[in-house]
Amino acid sequence: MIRFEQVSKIYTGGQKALADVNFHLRRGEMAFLTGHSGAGKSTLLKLITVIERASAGKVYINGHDIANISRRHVPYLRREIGMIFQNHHLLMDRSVFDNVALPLVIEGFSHGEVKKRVAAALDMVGLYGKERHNPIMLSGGEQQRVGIARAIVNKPALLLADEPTGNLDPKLSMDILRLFETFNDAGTSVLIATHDLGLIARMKYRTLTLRQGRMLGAREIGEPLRRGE
Ligand SMILES: Nc1ncnc2c1ncn2[C@@H]1O[C@H](COP(=O)(O)OP(=O)(O)OP(=O)(O)O)[C@@H](O)[C@H]1O
Repeated sequence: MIRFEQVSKIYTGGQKALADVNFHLRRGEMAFLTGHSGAGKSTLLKLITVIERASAGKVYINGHDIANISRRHVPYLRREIGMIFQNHHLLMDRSVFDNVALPLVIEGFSHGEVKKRVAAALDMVGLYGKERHNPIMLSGGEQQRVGIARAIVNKPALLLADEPTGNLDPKLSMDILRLFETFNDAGTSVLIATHDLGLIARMKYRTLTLRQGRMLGAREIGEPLRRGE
């Protein structure tokens, strides 16, 4: 699903963020990405979503080399990827419905289809019946779940999360992780960047560790893969 081959990233200005990174997230796999502050986690996610481009090396998503993907094709790639942020980037002056519907509206789905899919997504994250609320009226955990519903509403093949539990207590963090497991069980590949070593220890998934821009030997824990490459 994601393959990095000898990937380096040097920002304009000379800041080295990633150096010779190699890793492979298989289709249907769920894994954690961890490392100290400034290790390069967000940069790695930004290369996958083409918010940033690699300075060297190859990044493959779904078998496609995206290093040289044209600007015109970036939206097609992003449709395959659901992105979840720590501060969830919700539109606070719009309803929960409007927030979750956004990716579908951009893709031009009919109103009926949007309604159906938003209802299904909200149901999955346990927020059915809150469509008309504004996110400001919801708790931090509920807001995070709105962000997750928005990320999965167009059924992406890959879910990326950047510190998705950063502001949540341990119980809510675990609930969010269980939600990711549900999507993973349905076949979605999931990569979760987090500092939360306690959370990682409680879950039996592979952990990819960055240190100063370098990927340490990937550690395989627990379950075998359920799907092929
Ligand atoms: N836009 C940018 N321009 C220049 N340097 C950057 C930029 N973004 C990140 N960096 C630098 O790249 C390195 C990696 O940053 P990155 O945000 O990827 O780390 P991180 O592991 O996600 O950190 P954190 O856990 O604190 O979010 C850091 O040294 C950072 O200062």
